[in-house]
Amino acid sequence: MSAPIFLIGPMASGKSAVGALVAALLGTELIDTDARVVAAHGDIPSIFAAGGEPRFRALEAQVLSDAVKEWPTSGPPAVIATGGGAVLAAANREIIARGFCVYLFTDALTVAPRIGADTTRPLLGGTPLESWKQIFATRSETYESMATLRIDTRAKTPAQIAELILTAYSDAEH
Ligand SMILES: Nc1ncnc2c1ncn2[C@@H]1O[C@H](COP(=O)(O)OP(=O)(O)O)[C@@H](O)[C@H]1O
Ligand SMILES: O=C(O)C1=C[C@@H](OP(=O)(O)O)[C@@H](O)[C@H](O)C1
Ligand SMILES: [Mg+2]
Repeated sequence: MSAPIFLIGPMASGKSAVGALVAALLGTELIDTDARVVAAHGDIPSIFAAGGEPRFRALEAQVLSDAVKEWPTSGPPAVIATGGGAVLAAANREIIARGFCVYLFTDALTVAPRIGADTTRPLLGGTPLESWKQIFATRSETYESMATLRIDTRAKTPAQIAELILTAYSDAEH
């Protein structure tokens, strides 16, 4: 079985957008853990409002462990875009460590225009950029330590990033 490709990194670094391109280039469907949580349980702000972050983390972990069961035994590898906080749980980190883990590095300046008016990410609250910086500071080391491949995504298009991932992945497989 080809190793699954996991995308990790902070909010708005491009995990979902790049993951969709990588999956399309491989001829498979992206598994986006947030999208799966939303499809089954409703939008993320409502989940946080009803059950807080712990409820969201439990659903996220469940989706990730369910995704493992779908990994194909032949054909293209699974491509999984995680949410930025999926790396917080040891059980999730263990799953991700079994695959090819791509860290999409970015910075506050780059994500600022993407999160300015964000209402979909409850952890960003009323001061998105300040919250983003604080959260990133607490997780940066974890992202770095988990990466099989680290890509500085600043000044790169999603298409360029997807190509870099596929090149590195195929080099690693052979
Ligand atoms: N490298 C990039 N260059 C320009 N825009 C990007 C890039 N990566 C992502 N985006 C855009 O930024 C927004 C957030 O990306 P998204 O994939 O949702 O991030 P994540 O899943 O990491 O939170 C989307 O509108 C996406 O199209
Ligand atoms: O970093 C986080 O804790 C979160 C990131 C979000 O996903 P993206 O990283 O795709 O925005 C989503 O899972 C939720 O709002 C929490
Ligand atoms: Mg996403």
